[in-house]
Amino acid sequence: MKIALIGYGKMGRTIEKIALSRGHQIVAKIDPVNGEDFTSPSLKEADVAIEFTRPETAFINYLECFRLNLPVVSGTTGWLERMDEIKALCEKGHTFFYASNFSIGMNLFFEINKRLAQLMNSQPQYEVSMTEVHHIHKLDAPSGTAITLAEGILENLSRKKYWELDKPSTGDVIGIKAVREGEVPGTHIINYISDVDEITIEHKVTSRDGLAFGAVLAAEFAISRKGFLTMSDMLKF
Ligand SMILES: NC(=O)c1ccc[n+]([C@@H]2O[C@H](COP(=O)([O-])OP(=O)(O)OC[C@H]3O[C@@H](n4cnc5c(N)ncnc54)[C@H](O)[C@@H]3O)[C@@H](O)[C@H]2O)c1
Ligand SMILES: O=C(O)C1=N[C@H](C(=O)O)CCC1
Repeated sequence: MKIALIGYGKMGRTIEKIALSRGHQIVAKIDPVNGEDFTSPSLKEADVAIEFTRPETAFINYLECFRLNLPVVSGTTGWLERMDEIKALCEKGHTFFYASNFSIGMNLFFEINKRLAQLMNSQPQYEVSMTEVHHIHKLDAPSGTAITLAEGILENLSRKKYWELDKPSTGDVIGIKAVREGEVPGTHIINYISDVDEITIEHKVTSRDGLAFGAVLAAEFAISRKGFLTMSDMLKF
């Protein structure tokens, strides 16, 4: 598979390493820091684009890839208010694979989170809250993953209706605390607290290799498919 990397930062570089180890080729590295942009002729060779950039540039990058008829795999967070426009373009024949978190472990954790929320419907004595911890360079808060986790709770725990950033959990609100410290690659903690005990589930990224591996698998999956794709389509759980 010939891959165009859109964004050659922490994730782009890790994806390059994993893709090469799986026998793929990197034919373009589109990043202002790398001096290569969408006019690059090498983009014509690509089978797929993998996009990890910044919230404010992601949507424009997707349109550039679609203009070149490239399927896109993206994990960029913080732009999701435009997701309906992307889904509409997918209905017209484009391919877009999105995940707020490409780690296989986190996608297992998404399922555990939903099941735990379901069980808590009959246990009103527990209050739920979430904490996410990331490196100090992260531009968006809460993380895309924390939003997916909160949505998983809201869909399954009837007493909760909204999430709010940096507010305590109370009534129908799930409070999400976003912590930025050091070079933490990504930790998500969900707490259910009663007067007598506490249940905590936690997922901690210890290497970006896991995130990059999921993105490369997604590209392998996407090149032979059309439309809007997610990790649930690929992992089938
Ligand atoms: N879904 C996931 O599994 C997952 C995992 C890690 C990071 N992320 C998200 O991916 C994004 C990137 O993360 P990162 O850690 O690689 O960030 P990073 O800051 O290390 O890299 C981003 C790169 O994008 C480049 N860039 C900026 N504008 C650009 C443009 N217009 N075109 C092309 N490149 C451009 C920057 O120069 C930089 O090299 C963030 O939104 C982050 O939240 C998602
Ligand atoms: O490092 C980041 O930035 C990450 N972003 C994603 C998010 O916002 O959930 C995934 C984890 C790492």
